[in-house]
Amino acid sequence: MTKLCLKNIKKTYGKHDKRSEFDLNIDELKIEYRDFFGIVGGSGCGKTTLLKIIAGLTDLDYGEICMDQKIINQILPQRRNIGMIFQENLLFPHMNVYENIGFGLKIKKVGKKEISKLIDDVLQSVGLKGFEKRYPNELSGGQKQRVSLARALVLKPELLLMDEPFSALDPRLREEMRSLILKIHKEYNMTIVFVTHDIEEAFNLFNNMIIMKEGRIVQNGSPMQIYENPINTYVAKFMGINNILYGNIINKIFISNDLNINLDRFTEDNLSGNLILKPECLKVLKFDNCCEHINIFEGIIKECSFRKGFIDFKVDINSTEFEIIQVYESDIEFKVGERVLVKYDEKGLIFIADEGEIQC
Ligand SMILES: Nc1ncnc2c1ncn2[C@@H]1O[C@H](COP(=O)(O)OP(=O)(O)OP(=O)(O)O)[C@@H](O)[C@H]1O
Repeated sequence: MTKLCLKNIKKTYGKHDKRSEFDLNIDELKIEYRDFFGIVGGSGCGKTTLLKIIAGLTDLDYGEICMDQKIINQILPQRRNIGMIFQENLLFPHMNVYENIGFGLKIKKVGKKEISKLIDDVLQSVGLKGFEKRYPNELSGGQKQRVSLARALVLKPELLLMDEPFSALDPRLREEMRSLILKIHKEYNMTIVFVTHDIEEAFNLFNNMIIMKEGRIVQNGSPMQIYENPINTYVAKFMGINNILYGNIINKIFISNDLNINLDRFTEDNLSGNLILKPECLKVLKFDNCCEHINIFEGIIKECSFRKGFIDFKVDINSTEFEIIQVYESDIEFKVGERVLVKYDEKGLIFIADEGEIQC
């Protein structure tokens, strides 16, 4: 069931100043009930503007926003029952944790007893029991974001919007907060729309997401679907795939600089475009350890680092640097500067012909 639907959305900033003009244009965006939905894209592509439009904090030039099949354009932000959490915590500095969380309930004239019960429950959910009397300046960055989360959750919003809420936290705390928000998503059965430019966060959290560029949606799908089939090189790079070669396919061989890559499986021929090689579809082998010389290059290891059971390589092949990820094997040791073979799996190659490249 669709929770939120945006149709023909248009918003322009700086109409009278061509130098700073920005257009947000979205034909259609559907977010399903209980989705953990991501809005992903580079700086200035319109992620926050889109969130503010959903929340009613920014006026639209044109378009329709529907929540539960009802048009909500004319409904005031405070009546939309949407919670919002920003990068900065925006807590009231003169109120303690209990007062900060209870503020919205007090405005809604909820009784004292009920407030106390609701705050008790939400403090339990966000892991802040015992912190009721602390003031924001007595809390760590992660704890402040937990209070922000509690303050939004206590009002039982139908939709929770989060704008890069963990980007100011250090990596360990960020990981902790990601686990917490996944737990909350399940516990509260809610729809969450979350903005980030961190692709690790996207893989960790989202069921579905959009990738935006210059005010447009470039691709829509689950993180896995988008990683497997990036629509263009912008999306591929955003998904962390940096092995991209430009060249021509002639007689089922892709030729780029001095590299020839077999594309036997491909139906395309006599075309120019970009070949995307996913890092896990390349494998580094010992130079003397390969009998089958099919789909193989020679290269030199420039970097290799161990990461939780995997090795990340950077290998120079004919002056082009390739990123390779492979499972760590304890009986094989690789060194920087070592001459190696790199075997590619044709299944992991994606060719995007020039005319197929969707420019945006
Ligand atoms: N109130 C405003 N008036 C004029 N221009 C604005 C306004 N708010 C945002 N912009 C411009 O609109 C564009 C999109 O801004 P937005 O904040 O939505 O991007 P973003 O993707 O969230 O960026 P970031 O990741 O850096 O936060 C930017 O070029 C920004 O300068």
